[in-house]
Amino acid sequence: MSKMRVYEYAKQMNMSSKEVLTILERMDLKVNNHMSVMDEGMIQKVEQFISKVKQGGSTAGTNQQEKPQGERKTRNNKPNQQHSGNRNQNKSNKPQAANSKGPRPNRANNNQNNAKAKPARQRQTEEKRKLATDSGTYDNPKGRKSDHKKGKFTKFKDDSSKESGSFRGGKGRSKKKGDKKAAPREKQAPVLPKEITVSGPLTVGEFAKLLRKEASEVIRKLISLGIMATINQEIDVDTMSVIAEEFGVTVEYKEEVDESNFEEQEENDDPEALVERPPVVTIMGHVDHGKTTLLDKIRHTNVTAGEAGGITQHIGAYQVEINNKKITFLDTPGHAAFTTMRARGAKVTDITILVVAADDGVKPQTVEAINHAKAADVPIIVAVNKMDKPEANPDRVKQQLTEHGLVPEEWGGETIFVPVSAITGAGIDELLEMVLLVAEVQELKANPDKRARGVVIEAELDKGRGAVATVLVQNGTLKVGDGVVAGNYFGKIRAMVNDRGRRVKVAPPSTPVEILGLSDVPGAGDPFMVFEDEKKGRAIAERRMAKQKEEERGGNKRVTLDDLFKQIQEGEMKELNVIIKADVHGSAEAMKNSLEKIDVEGARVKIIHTGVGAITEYDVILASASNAIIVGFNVRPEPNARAVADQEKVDIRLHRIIYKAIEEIEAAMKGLLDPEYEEKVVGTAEVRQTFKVSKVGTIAGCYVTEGKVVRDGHVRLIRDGIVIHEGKLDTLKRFKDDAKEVAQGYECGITLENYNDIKEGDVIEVYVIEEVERA
Ligand SMILES: Nc1nc2c(ncn2[C@@H]2O[C@H](COP(=O)(O)OP(=O)(O)OP(=O)(O)O)[C@@H](O)[C@H]2O)c(=O)[nH]1
Repeated sequence: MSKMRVYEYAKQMNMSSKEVLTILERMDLKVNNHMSVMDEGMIQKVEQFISKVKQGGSTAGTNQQEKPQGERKTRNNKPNQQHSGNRNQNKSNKPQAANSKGPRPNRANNNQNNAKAKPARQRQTEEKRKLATDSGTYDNPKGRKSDHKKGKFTKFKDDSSKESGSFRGGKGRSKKKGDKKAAPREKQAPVLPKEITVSGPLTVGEFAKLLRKEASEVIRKLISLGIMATINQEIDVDTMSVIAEEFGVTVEYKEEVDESNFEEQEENDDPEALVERPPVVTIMGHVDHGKTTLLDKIRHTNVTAGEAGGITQHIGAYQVEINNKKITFLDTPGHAAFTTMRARGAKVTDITILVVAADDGVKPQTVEAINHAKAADVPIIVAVNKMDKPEANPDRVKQQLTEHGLVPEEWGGETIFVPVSAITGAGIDELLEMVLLVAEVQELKANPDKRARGVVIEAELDKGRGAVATVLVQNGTLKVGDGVVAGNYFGKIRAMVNDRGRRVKVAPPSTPVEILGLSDVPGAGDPFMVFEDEKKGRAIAERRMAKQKEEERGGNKRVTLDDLFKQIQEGEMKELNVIIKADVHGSAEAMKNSLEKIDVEGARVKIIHTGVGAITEYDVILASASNAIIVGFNVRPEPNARAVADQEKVDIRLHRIIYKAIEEIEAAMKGLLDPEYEEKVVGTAEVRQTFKVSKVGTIAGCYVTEGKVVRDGHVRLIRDGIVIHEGKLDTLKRFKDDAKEVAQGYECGITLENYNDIKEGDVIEVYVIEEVERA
């Protein structure tokens, strides 16, 4: 035998080219592909290798990554093996043999050979149904209808009904008990499963066990296909399919549902399983307009019948009853809590009560609250409070709110206004009735007959009781003894306490309860979900923790101007949400009007909030919750806001000229943004004293509060959050000496270039311009 091409040799040996290539590679004989030439020496070596293998020796230490699939298919005459690449096809394009086997649930017939012809949605439904079938929640092959109580099509399966391992035996495993008795050794009386279900790579040993074959036999089969694997090496689903086929067994691939991001996975409840649930209400409004007083009044006058006067304790939320219907109130007034939760992805509130004091009218925080509720798409009921006061002027409130899009019904609008007094209690019953009315329209429903999921309202570490979390059950029923993942922690519920301080055993939908038993303190707004299988619950909690760390390290999914164009192009962005903060109302409006006019194909600007004054933490949280950017015009972020923006990765753009701001956003939307330079704030100093010196001008005696002040830096002079001057630093001195830089905690003297109007209490922000590296 002289030289030969790989494919010719393979043909001659009745092998696939891939197999030959694998062997060559294994022997360190480098060739490129099936067209490569093998010389005599190579052929000999391969020959020797094959004969050695045939004698039964396993070549240990081999690499598991071999996947000689294409050729194997031909060799096995099964062209329709489909695998992990496409689940839909995989499920439907089963080898004929599988379809002709014994009785199977309906779905097998439904799916057969027609996956491609079906619309995606129908396929998805079938997939879901199949998942449920496999996990035993939908185990009635004929009369599907009768099974709805169990949550037939739910993606989340009842954990108690199945194993938690990485692979499941599927139907094939149902015979396991009987098999055990017979203790089959394949050489004696092999009772093979007809079908096995896998959800990913398995070791040869595990796979052999599933097949009820000796590992050695599987290894031998692998070798005959050119795959050198030891018992502990993993083989992929493709390979398993081929090997199983050799034994006449079908491998079904079922993707294991990763429930570690359970809050994003929707549950589809059978409509018949849904029952009405109480609405969850948040109270928002301007400072001192009476939110807390109103919450307290509602709580004390509308406690559940028979429990009046009972111990009440603050757990972050409570329920009241009116007309035999319950309403759940979140007991943390203000939009900070509301939006913090939303920023974490939690949709908790069904209805917002906007409290406006009738004697004070609409104030900045009233407007903020409206925008927060609108951004979250939550209906607003206006409680015009303090009606007992002689100076109360509800019409003015209506007038003002109309300007913000909340038009009272009597004026032809859709917003319900209820005059109340949180002090006397007047109007509160009517307010609650209106809440019920709005709730009725919303048709709020949940399924109480399944494992619970919901949101953490607040949580803390209690010295005596450990981690204590108040949770709001949003769906299902939470029970004492349940295993729960809350945020990134797992725990078994030791006890539950309701808003009256009573111990309870169960908490149905919309109920707030305090739970004990978590391993650590989750965050407000974190999701929770019951996992019966403790091992699984712990694993999920760990995965979530790892994921969070990962995200903290580098992830930034928020919109930034820098990647805006990319997102628009990829179709991820249709609207750019913008929050505008400006020094005066006029410029905020001007900016708003101009930004809204930006017309770029495929995307538009949506202003979700405008305000006057420094950029606050609230603005940043709203931006974070609404995936918005903040544009500041002649204003600066408060120190807290800057920190939160860094943490939440919110893009803040600061400008002093309106058209520049507009240009920047327009450019970003068109993908033309090319900021080669970026300013970097290096420090801030507070002006403690000023000295006027003739010829020199005003010297500011400063204290460096953050970072450092550098001699060649640019500066912004900020008074009450508003930039009043921008320019360069002129001199920087420590005592009498010129200094290059002065660090945090030290005092220094500063003069600004061509600027003397410096006052005590001003803040000097120092920044440098740096070149930005673009990826
Ligand atoms: N006359 C009168 N006073 C009220 C009414 N509601 C609240 N107040 C008073 O208004 C003041 C502020 O009420 P709070 O309930 O603390 O207001 P808040 O909106 O919760 O305020 P913050 O928690 O600071 O945001 C208190 O002195 C209350 O007694 C009302 O209906 N009538």
